[in-house]
Amino acid sequence: MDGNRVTAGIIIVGDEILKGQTQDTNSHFLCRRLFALGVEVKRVSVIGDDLDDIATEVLEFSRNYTHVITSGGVGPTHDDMTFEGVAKAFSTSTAPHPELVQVLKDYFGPDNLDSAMMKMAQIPSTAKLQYGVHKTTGERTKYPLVSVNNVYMFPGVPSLMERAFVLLEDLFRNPDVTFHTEELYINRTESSIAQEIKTVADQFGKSVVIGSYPDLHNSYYQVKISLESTSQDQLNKASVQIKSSVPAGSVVPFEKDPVGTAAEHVYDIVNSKVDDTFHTSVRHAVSIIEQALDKYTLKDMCLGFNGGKDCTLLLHLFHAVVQKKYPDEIGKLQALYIRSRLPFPEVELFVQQACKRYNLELIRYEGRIKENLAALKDGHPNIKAVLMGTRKTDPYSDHLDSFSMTDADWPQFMRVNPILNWTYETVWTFLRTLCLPYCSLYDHGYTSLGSMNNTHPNPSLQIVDSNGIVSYKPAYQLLDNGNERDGRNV
Ligand SMILES: Cc1cc2nc3c(=O)[nH]c(=O)nc-3n(C[C@H](O)[C@H](O)[C@H](O)COP(=O)(O)O)c2cc1C
Ligand SMILES: Nc1ncnc2c1ncn2[C@@H]1O[C@H](COP(=O)(O)OP(=O)(O)OP(=O)(O)O)[C@@H](O)[C@H]1O
Ligand SMILES: [Co+2]
Ligand SMILES: [K+]
Ligand SMILES: [Mg+2]
Repeated sequence: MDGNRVTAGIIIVGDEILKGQTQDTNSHFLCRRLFALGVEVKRVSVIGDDLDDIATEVLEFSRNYTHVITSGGVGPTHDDMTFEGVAKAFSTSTAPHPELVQVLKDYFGPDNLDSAMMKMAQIPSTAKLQYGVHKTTGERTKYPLVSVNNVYMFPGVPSLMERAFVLLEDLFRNPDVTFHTEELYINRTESSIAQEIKTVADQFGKSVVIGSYPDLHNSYYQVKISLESTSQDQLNKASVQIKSSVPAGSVVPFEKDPVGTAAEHVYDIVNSKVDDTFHTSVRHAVSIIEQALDKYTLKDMCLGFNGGKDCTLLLHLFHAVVQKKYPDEIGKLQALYIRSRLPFPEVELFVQQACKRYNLELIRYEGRIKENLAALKDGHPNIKAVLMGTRKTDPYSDHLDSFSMTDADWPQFMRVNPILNWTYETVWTFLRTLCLPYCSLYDHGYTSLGSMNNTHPNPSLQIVDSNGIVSYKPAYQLLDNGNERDGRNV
């Protein structure tokens, strides 16, 4: 087993990283790729642009690991000294490499080649040039990577480093090893399952590496347990062992990428043969969104999005339908957020995160809804229809249809209401079975969100413990559909 091990050490070179001016993302990229290649990364080191530091670190890494990957310090300026540092590590010097000089001439044009650029051809005398091969065309790359012994010197600019690495990754691949992984999600505290996990980890020793990662902000689980092994069989055994030793029901299903898999999961529901309230509600909502997309282009439409649960689920459905029917236009969904004067910070944060997650184009206003809809007409004359998460149980909404113009005394927009007939329970079934992220206030007893000055946790979710300490159950545990807005003053 040990004979098949391939290890790597990564050295990130750059003063700008140590000073906090640039955040290193290269080590994360390299660790991820190397892991997938069956290579164990044993150490990552970040050092400054200093000749002796580079030489010392490279020498030590070179002795200890199968491969050493450096990133940074291979450019044309005075502070780029990785080549010199590596030369020093191996007690040699740098000299212009004729082949590399030619490459630079071909690459940049002979007239553009100044003395600073020539420095990029000054490499350790024992260096090799490694050319990558394009996987699809089989063509050799124009610009080679420089290596000395087991040290490979990559550029620091992430896009260049990543491109070069992908083309050369066969240099590092360990053909004998594949790391198999599994993640288990557990809705108990880390301390309450620590003993059980330790027992399994001890039993499997080094054959299955087990990690435990608490997540304090997840609505679905409290601890992620990661399992990793070179043997699928051992991995499966450890997984079964963990599942049977933690309390029954504590391992929960979790979807890591609900946005990426949105269309697939939503249309599974749409196309299934089941006819219960949940499936019928989803089917109906999807058909209304599809109709809206027949009538309006994406530019004509926006989603009314204030971070509430109803528009959160609608955002997901909207995204799923566009992902399925208009895959080329994904990333162009427009959302309208009219922020109240006293928004909850949790709502603000959630809106921001949702924008990133779904790649929304957010149109933002602040203040009264009616006035801002007039501003929307002026500022975005293209928008004709607004998708809304309104349900019939909302105030003044029982007369609405799936397509209803705004009232006569309001700025005129088509209101598209795909979830008008959804029940409170169906809303939560949807959000929770698809593992969608939702505003954290809902986990603390809020069942409908307005502004800070008029919204409280729902009294029916209150729990008072024996010391008189008050807390609230999550919104999805509200049983009576009638009192969803009991935490609202308006
Ligand atoms: C795009 C849009 C159009 C609206 N059109 C109307 C309308 O025509 N008539 C009306 O009384 N309220 C209208 N409203 C206000 C809503 O009915 C509701 O009062 C508002 O969304 C606040 O909901 P909440 O009290 O449940 O948080 C509209 C709101 C939005 C975002
Ligand atoms: N300030 C706003 N900006 C944009 N759209 C809004 C705003 N207020 C309401 N809407 C639209 O009206 C719908 C109904 O509002 P409502 O507050 O009932 O639902 P929600 O906020 O999604 O969820 P919750 O009922 O839990 O607060 C929202 O889903 C959204 O589409
Ligand atoms: Co609502
Ligand atoms: K840990
Ligand atoms: Mg609301």
